[in-house]
Amino acid sequence: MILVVDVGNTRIKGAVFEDAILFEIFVFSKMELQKNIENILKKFEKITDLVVSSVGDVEKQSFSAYNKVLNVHFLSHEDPFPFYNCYATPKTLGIDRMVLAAGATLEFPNQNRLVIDAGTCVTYDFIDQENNYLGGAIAPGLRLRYEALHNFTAKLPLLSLESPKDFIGTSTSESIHSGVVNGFVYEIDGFIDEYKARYSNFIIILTGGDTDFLAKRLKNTIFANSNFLLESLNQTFQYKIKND
Ligand SMILES: Nc1ncnc2c1ncn2[C@@H]1O[C@H](COP(=O)(O)OP(=O)(O)OP(=O)(O)O)[C@@H](O)[C@H]1O
Ligand SMILES: CC(C)(CO)[C@@H](O)C(=O)NCCC(=O)O
Ligand SMILES: [K+]
Repeated sequence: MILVVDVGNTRIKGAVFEDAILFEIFVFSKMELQKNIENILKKFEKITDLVVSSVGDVEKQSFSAYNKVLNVHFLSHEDPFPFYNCYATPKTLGIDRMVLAAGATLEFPNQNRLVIDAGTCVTYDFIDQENNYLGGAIAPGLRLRYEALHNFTAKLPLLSLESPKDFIGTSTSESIHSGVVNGFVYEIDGFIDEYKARYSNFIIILTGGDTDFLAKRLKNTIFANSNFLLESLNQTFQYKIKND
């Protein structure tokens, strides 16, 4: 049994797996990291391995205490991945993007794949059918857009995510919701259309904290799976065991 931990920029997610079976998911803040891991280990005594991917400011040392009781795997660029990394700066590629690309490669063999992770940032990652990781894009996520409008202006309130009534916003709130939500949806559909113009066939995986909100608003057909990063962590680990 393994515990995978995804340290994002906003929150931390953990999941317990035995082979391909997901037992439970945990979501917590950086402050509660220690306490949560201890509780999970108590609840699932069969856990032997801890697999971590961190793009947040939680470093490898934060997990070294568990070395005594578990095998700790803090994933990095040095680990084996099932694709050829064609990124011009492979060492600066986010480990979360690498794990997503690994999951897409292993779960959807022999096809072009586009992974869209709508989290703190929205990232696009494209892996072609020959398993070349080509790159993609990084843009502000939904919540970040609301926050940026508020933080960098004098007059705009901080709103929480809401569906715009129409693309023509008839008040300050409606204008912000239209700009943020419609803008985000147009942008994602626009990116997908660009990929379609270059590649006739590919599958699209949508994941991240805004998956459910976005899935029903996109015009393109996608696999929506908010747990894709956690599942990909499990797959990346299985691949590492076989290929290290
Ligand atoms: N409870 C929540 N806390 C924070 N964000 C949430 C929550 N529920 C949904 N969201 C949405 O999820 C997005 C953040 O995504 P997510 O939680 O995947 O980020 P993260 O954990 O920081 O991961 P990453 O850094 O990998 O993107 C925000 O844009 C927000 O709208
Ligand atoms: C883009 C984020 C913040 C998304 O979580 C992360 O993947 C990251 O810090 N990436 C480093 C830059 C890059 O991927 O090229
Ligand atoms: K993300």
